[in-house]
Amino acid sequence: MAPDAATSPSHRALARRLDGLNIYLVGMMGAGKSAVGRPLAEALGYRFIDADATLTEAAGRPIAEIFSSEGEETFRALETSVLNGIASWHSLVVATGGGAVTRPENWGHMRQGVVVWLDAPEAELLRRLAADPTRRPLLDAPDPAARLQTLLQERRPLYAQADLTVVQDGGLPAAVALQVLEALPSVLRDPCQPPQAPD
Ligand SMILES: Nc1ncnc2c1ncn2[C@@H]1O[C@H](COP(=O)(O)OP(=O)(O)O)[C@@H](O)[C@H]1O
Ligand SMILES: O=C(O)C1=C[C@@H](OP(=O)(O)O)[C@@H](O)[C@H](O)C1
Ligand SMILES: [Mg+2]
Repeated sequence: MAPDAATSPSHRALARRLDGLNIYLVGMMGAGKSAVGRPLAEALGYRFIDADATLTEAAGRPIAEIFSSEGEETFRALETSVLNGIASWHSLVVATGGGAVTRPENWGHMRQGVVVWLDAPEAELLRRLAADPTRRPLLDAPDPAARLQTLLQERRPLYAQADLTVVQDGGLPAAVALQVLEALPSVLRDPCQPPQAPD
């Protein structure tokens, strides 16, 4: 979509600066990647893609079934192939799955765009996940809270490699999308600066 499709003059200016770069939302399950991605895309005149939904459609079965019948490694391979396909498109906001950051080759794809970590306090993640009907097979454990805590410990250093971290402050998804929009210019090249001459 063209930058002109963005919803306000400031978002149009931001979309022009992004110049079609894809935005990848990363973060733990429950961080709101899927929920925030849509209003974010709408504001920028971008398309929204949920990598998990694309994967489910391509595989013809739900994620929980892929995990239970073929295992996590098969799921991760499918996830990488979806991200590989997505990388050839532009002007997308992509909600990744929470574990996409665990494979280095996924970073190869995501680094072609801007990677945004949606961070949220652990207690908030747990509250949201408890209320959400979408099944997360990795949390099908005797103690889901302990499992989430372990995964967070493993993954925080990976999420921290994002270009931008947005710490949520209790707002609804549309407000979090606005937080992302406000923070994005800080990681884009200043349009007034000439390109750096090579050393
Ligand atoms: N900012 C928010 N405030 C309140 N609830 C939220 C917020 N973001 C997401 N949710 C809810 O939390 C649950 C998980 O959100 P989702 O977008 O699916 O997370 P993710 O894709 O990161 O796993 C959903 O039920 C969603 O409606
Ligand atoms: O954290 C993970 O490894 C996963 C997160 C899920 O997506 P969300 O982060 O959108 O819940 C989904 O990809 C799958 O259940 C595995
Ligand atoms: Mg999601």
